[in-house]
Amino acid sequence: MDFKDYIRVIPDFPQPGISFKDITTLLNDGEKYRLAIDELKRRVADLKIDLIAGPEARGFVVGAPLAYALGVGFVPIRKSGKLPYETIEAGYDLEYGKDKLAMHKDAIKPGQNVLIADDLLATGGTISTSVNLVRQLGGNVVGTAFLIELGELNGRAKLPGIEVISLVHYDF
Ligand SMILES: O=P(O)(O)OC[C@H]1O[C@H](OP(=O)(O)OP(=O)(O)O)[C@H](O)[C@@H]1O
Ligand SMILES: Nc1ncnc2[nH]cnc12
Repeated sequence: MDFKDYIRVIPDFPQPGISFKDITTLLNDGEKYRLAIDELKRRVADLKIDLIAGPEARGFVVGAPLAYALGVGFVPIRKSGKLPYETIEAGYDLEYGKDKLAMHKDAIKPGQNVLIADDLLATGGTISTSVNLVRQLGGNVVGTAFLIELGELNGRAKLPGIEVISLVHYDF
């Protein structure tokens, strides 16, 4: 089963030169969406996961069902200004733009093993910022999991010593 067949590629979105990988076509197919989450579940089976954290918004559609499938909790990593309780925050650069991510201060108990999940690894800005936030809260990052990895942008280089699991690879 090649999940690539269910991902739509849109050239020049959201700006010229970006080849956008659109997962809505995969999410739209209940069987394939489930197979993708099941495959990630199989690939993370050896990691001792207490919690999954996922960055807004597309990290939720991967991280939350994976957490449900594994029977562990889910922690939302949100864009600045969205979480109601006390937060820690960090800024980062994206393939197209800049943003700021936040987590609730009490979202993770020190020493908990956390898998960070997202739809896509591009420059690694989002995920390395997520790693930093989780670590600031005392979490132990046991790995990262993605549907898609854009190899040329080398996001892995921003995740030294961290396991990176991805289902589908594109050069860029
Ligand atoms: O590896 P990076 O260069 O950081 O890029 C990957 C991130 O970019 C996208 O999110 P985006 O910020 O566009 O937000 P969205 O999920 O709300 O669409 C994607 O869902 C990843 O989180
Ligand atoms: N090329 C891309 N396609 C989809 N989401 C992205 N997030 C960052 N780069 C992306």
